[in-house]
Amino acid sequence: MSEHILETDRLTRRYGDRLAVDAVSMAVRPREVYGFLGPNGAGKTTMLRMLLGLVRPTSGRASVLGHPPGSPAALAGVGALVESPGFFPYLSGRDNLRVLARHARLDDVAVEAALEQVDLTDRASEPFRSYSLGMKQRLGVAAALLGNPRLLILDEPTNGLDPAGMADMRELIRALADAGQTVLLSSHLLGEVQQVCDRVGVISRGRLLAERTLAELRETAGLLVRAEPLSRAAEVASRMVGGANVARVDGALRLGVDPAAAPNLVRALVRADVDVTEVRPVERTLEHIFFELTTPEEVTP
Ligand SMILES: Nc1ncnc2c1ncn2[C@@H]1O[C@H](COP(=O)(O)OP(=O)(O)OP(=O)(O)O)[C@@H](O)[C@H]1O
Repeated sequence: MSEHILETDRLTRRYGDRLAVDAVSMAVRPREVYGFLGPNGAGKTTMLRMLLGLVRPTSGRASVLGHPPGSPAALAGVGALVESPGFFPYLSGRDNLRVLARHARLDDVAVEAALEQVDLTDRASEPFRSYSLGMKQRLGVAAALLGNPRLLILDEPTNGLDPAGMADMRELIRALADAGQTVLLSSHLLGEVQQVCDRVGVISRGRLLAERTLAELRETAGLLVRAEPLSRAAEVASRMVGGANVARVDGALRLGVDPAAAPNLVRALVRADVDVTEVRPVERTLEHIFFELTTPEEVTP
């Protein structure tokens, strides 16, 4: 078998006329955090559900830990948080995990280990209904971690969380990865996957448009320039980086260049008598990245 934890080959799921997942071939390597990045409806959940054996592919193949998705051998090594798990509101976090552990023939040691991993030990005896959304979500991750799975699959793990809850979840995922856990997650937030993932698969309308490393995604940053007069600034910038890389957005210029170009650009603008009031690196939006991926000939407008 290959060194991949998970592999798909032209995996496809059709619902009537709609291709929810369209011939996706991808692979997850051991110990990496791989993120499916795409807007709502892109096919991320369907993809994850196929990998768990919850949805049958229309065509194509997948292998999870070297086994068919959903097979006992595959499921034995996978922990997942794909739908919000049905925790009992009046039971404590610990007792909820104990119920799940009993079904999986695991002991209380596994429960305590999972609570510890998600940093809920201190609050584990409180009832589930008193938990914040972030704690509920962390308990969901603890449930997925029961039994020490080789692969963790998380569908939009930060969905619905406030910024602090999101930051906690990101930290948790990074900590798990640093401890050797392989993670496959989905998200519709570019900033989110940029902060936790080693590799990102960009998915849109069921198609995997690109796989990028974090470093490659970072290179898709650009520069925002506020200056007066803006039209002269645009002329100077166009001469330097090419007109196709210069766009006017909300009274500023957005340049599709490496932010390292900033000092040269500012010098040129000042020489041309332009007052520069702000220059900062900007992250391209998810929309920009999709635009570039779907129309590779064109440079950012
Ligand atoms: N059971 C189903 N029956 C019919 N269509 C479905 C079903 N499940 C998903 N779809 C369709 O497949 C497409 C992909 O949906 P999916 O839920 O996988 O996307 P997603 O990227 O996870 O989006 P979201 O973040 O909104 O969940 C959508 O157009 C959706 O309407």
